[in-house]
Amino acid sequence: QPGGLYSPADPLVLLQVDTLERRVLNSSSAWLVEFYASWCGHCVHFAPTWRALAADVQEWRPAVNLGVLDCAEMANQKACGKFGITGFPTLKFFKAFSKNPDDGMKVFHPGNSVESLRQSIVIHLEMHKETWPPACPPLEPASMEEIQGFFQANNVTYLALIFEKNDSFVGREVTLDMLQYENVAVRRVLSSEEELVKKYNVTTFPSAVLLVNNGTFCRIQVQIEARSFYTHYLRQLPGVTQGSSTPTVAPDVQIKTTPMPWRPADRSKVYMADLESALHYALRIEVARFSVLTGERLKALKSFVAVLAKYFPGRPFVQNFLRSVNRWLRNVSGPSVPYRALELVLTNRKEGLAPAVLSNNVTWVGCQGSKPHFRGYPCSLWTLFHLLTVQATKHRRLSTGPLEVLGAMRGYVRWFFGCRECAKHFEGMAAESMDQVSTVNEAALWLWSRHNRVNARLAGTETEDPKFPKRQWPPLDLCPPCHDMVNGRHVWDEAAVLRFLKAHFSPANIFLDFTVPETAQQVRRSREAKEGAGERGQDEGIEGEENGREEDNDRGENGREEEEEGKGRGEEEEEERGKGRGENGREAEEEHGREGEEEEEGKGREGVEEEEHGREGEEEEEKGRREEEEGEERTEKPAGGRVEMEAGDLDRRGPLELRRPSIVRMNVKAPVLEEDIVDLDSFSELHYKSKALKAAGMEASKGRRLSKRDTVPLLVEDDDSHQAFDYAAAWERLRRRGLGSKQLTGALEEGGTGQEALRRNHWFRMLGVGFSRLDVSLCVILYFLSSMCLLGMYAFFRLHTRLRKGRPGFPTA
Ligand SMILES: Cc1cc2nc3c(=O)[nH]c(=O)nc-3n(C[C@H](O)[C@H](O)[C@H](O)COP(=O)(O)OP(=O)(O)OC[C@H]3O[C@@H](n4cnc5c(N)ncnc54)[C@H](O)[C@@H]3O)c2cc1C
Repeated sequence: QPGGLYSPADPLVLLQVDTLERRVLNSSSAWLVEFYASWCGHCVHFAPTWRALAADVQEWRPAVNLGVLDCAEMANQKACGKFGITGFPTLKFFKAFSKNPDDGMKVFHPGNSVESLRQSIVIHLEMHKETWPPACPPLEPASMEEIQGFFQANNVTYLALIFEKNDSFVGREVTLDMLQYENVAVRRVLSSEEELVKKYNVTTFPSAVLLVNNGTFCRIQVQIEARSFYTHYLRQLPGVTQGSSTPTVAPDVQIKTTPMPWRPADRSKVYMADLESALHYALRIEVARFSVLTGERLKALKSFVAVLAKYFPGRPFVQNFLRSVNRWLRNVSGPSVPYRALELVLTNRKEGLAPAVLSNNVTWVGCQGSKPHFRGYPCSLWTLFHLLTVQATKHRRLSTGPLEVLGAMRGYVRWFFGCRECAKHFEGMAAESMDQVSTVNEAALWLWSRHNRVNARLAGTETEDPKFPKRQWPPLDLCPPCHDMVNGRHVWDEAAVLRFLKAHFSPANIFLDFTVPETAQQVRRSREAKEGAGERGQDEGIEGEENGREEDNDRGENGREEEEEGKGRGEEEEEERGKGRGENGREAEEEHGREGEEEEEGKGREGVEEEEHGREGEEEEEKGRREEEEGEERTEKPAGGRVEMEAGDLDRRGPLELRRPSIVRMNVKAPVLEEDIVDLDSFSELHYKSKALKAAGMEASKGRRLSKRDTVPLLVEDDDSHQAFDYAAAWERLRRRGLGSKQLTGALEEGGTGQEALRRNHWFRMLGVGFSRLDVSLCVILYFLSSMCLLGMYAFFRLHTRLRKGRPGFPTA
């Protein structure tokens, strides 16, 4: 989507993929090009400086031209790669007549001041040796000899001599400032040129003398001995005019910005479109800037992808994609990988048993900015990493340590994140305190607090989208219990924040709006692949599982220790939660993603249990899930630990239902998909299995709708024991229940339409189509009992009548 940080009104050349090489290479002008990415915060900060520089040196054209190229624009990405751009902003100076993209020299701009950049242009212009840009006046200091013969050799009326010290730039800058003016020339004279200094009686540096072609000269009288004063003076001289053939460099392309249709988003939700776009951008665009991946960079990529493959709660084909990239990277044993080889692995595989697909599009929904250069990729990257840190808190047994996700993020940002200044800042924060993080919960909180620091630093700057002001997050309306006041000062309730993070960044709060829907074929293949993996133990999924097991083994003792620690932590957490159950903690707990979270937590615990029971438990779990998908109404899963947890959870959360904040109401999609399936069978089954569930039953009878059983299959364990949405299963169940494909798409894509469909379905069932088996059993039993009762009464009266008939009457008196 076009629309960078600069406009045609700026005095610089807006380059595009088709004009970059044509304009910059083999040019008789030198070029200084800023390669930027419109999403890069530092590029946004830098843009006013670059614009000011362009205005400051616009009269240095055509000796040197300034250009810009937006590498965030899809069309330009390859060109940026070709010019060796790995971070933003990158300034490259191309001498006149440069032949190759590699000829560009990086220009460092530490101070980011217009002055230092201008001086840098002068220095780079002086680097021209044999092929001096034809339009550029001489910049070297003048000698006595040159001055003496100047008017014979040059047809001008005036020669201005700027006397200055060696390190001064004034003389050269004034020379370039006057480049487009006729009838006047400028030369610098160094203070060390004693003969000339003496001849013109110069005592201060800088100072200027004007020589006229009639042999007279005078001191240039200015208020301040500085560039702008000299330039102004010279431009006012009689007979000095701006050249009629002033070359003006018009922008090559009038960028037409087609406004994208606004995608409505709800800030209390997380959008899969943002997350998948982040993955695509990170893996296929940011990583692609490095033609060869070696050393620490390769290591960082491996950790990043490993964490994604493990924790990203993606759609099945996206998970296949991540797992296959991860497997491939794990098998890389050499010291380096050419990106071309990796590119093949990053290509979508729609065919075969396990389609591995990650959309090639970038679609921002929750991260959509009011202008193309606001928000987008960095926003999605933050979201992705928050999600991953939260996922790690829920899958402790998979974790290799509290720093696993943060370390991967740090590595990615350090070695790949295009906004180099942002990366430096983040690295600074990481170096300062990341190693103090000792639990996965702390990791999630660390990232939250550091992100808020960045928010505070950037609030009110040019990078802030006016429609999405940078505030401390979560704001009060999203999470009232997160905020507290102590002695009149705002403080965060970190326990509440953690609960909120877990709810907000939970799979149940990820919405599929604007994602490319998976095709029925992909769904089927994914299912087949999973089933195949279960049966044959040969396909990729199982391979992943085995690898996962290997990893588990590798962890060995440490792993177990961590796990135990994890359990300990879990208990601590529970305690903490117990405390938090009082007023504040509750609302956050029952946030929109609650049901999903319950499931996840349930699974986490199940996981610990499973580990105790060994792999068999896991297989049973998988089998149970498959059976359920096949249409089995009852799961054979041992409910054990989870039941207790559920009871506890329901107990804890029930009353909160009454004061559900608005955020809860907004969260409709994933839970709503299943909300109407109030399965009384499994509820009663669980109810009788455990006394602990009595509480849950009470809650349910108070009006709490249980949709537990139906959200379970939405979150399944994949082959790497990795929890994920099982969208395939959700689709399948909905399909079985007779929803048309249109309604299905609606249900999955647009909360509104889907809900309508589901509501209608609910009414059908109310009319009798959907009585549960418990209802039917009770009816049959009642029917049977009443029949028996009638039969009994009938028998009793029959007998009674017969007896009365046969009994001899008392003799009447
Ligand atoms: C690692 C990193 C470092 C960066 N450093 C810089 C920098 O130095 N200079 C610069 O100009 N830009 C920097 N950026 C970009 C900047 O932080 C924003 O991402 C960008 O300006 C877009 O802002 P946004 O309004 O979309 O919200 P973002 O700050 O990108 O937040 C994205 C979403 O995350 C949620 N969120 C917000 N705060 C939190 C929080 N504390 N915890 C959990 N979730 C939260 C919100 O839902 C928000 O919409 C950096 C980005 C990253 C990923």
